[in-house]
Amino acid sequence: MGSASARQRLTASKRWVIKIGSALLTDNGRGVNRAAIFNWVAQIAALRERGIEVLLVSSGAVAAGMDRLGWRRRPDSIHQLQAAAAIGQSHLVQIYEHAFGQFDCRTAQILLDHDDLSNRTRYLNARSTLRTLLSLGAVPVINENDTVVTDEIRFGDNDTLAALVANLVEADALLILTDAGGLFTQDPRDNPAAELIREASAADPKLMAMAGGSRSGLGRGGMTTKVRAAQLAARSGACTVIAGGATENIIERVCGGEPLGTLLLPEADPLTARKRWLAGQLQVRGRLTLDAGAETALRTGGRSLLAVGVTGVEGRFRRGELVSCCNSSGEEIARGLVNYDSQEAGKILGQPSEKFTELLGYRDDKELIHRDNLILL
Ligand SMILES: Nc1ncnc2c1ncn2[C@@H]1O[C@H](COP(=O)(O)OP(=O)(O)O)[C@@H](O)[C@H]1O
Ligand SMILES: N[C@@H](CCC(=O)OP(=O)(O)O)C(=O)O
Repeated sequence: MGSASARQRLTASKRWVIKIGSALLTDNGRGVNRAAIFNWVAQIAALRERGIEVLLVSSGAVAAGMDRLGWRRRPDSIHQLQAAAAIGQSHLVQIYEHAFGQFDCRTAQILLDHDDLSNRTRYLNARSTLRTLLSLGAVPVINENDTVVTDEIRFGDNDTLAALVANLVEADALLILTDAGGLFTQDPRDNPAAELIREASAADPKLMAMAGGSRSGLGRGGMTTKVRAAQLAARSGACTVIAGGATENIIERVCGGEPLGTLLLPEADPLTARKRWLAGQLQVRGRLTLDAGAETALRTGGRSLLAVGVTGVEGRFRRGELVSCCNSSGEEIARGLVNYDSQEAGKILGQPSEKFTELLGYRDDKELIHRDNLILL
């Protein structure tokens, strides 16, 4: 894909994950940069006005906490780091809440840990909550749940977290804002003559050789984790742009297709990548047989799968697991993440959702598989 058309693809992106790094947020440790935050928020609010959905992954809890506590050096003790994160996170969220409030835009704090994204049920819940927030017009402000995570379950850096969020919500694009103008052939702090990479395939092995670590003492991963994040985001078909967060109007300009920063592209087209990703990362745990009406609703109507159109349930699966959907001739037509476990599905099959409470004692979702969680084959 040529550069102009690749940048064009960004202008068509309807769902963005935007990540802001610690060094940038705190002006390299000089305290939380409220003016800069206000500026990014203004741009994000303008995107929302145009119907573009944004999820913000904001680092800076530890750095903001250190600032509030008057600590000059990042502590080594995990408890001190967690205490700093707790103090800093509420400070940060209050700043975001206030800034978004100026634009009548709702925000929501989401703190995630590894289990939220690796445990199937929690994965589905996180996905549903984020999608619901987006449909309510809110901008989720996401960070790692630093105060409770232990080393074994850390994402460690928010570049990785942002990429996993992009996978989770199937974002079209990921924008990583940092204190460098993009990925250079070498760390520009070491070599001022290093050149900006304008566009590459995220999978290009040469990129990792160019990427170095962080030098700010505040940021965690440097460019290494950003390139890795682009590779993760590409699994579900998202493009990644790494760009300088201090550049004027950077968010609106990148989203508008201006050739700023480094664009890292997925190899497959987004739809193929998404299908492959969903199909590849999860095992199929069961099988639902659909009647003709449900088959048409899925194939041509882009609808959710309702229990009323299901005639058979096979296998043992839990809520959130992947099941295959077959027509009456046994041909697989779709796969999706199911909202009820196999026992429950057996009880509600063929029934309208109004009867779920009577049959199960409760009703969770009215769809057996929501259309957002269905992939047609
Ligand atoms: N090839 C490279 N191109 C640009 N920056 C690089 C490169 N290699 C390493 N870096 C460093 O990565 C830093 C950004 O990463 P990091 O400090 O983790 O920031 P953040 O807090 O935004 O995640 C830059 O300031 C730069 O020193
Ligand atoms: N969760 C941590 C994020 C640390 C981190 O990844 O920072 P960065 O490399 O600047 O994105 C915090 O809020 O301090």
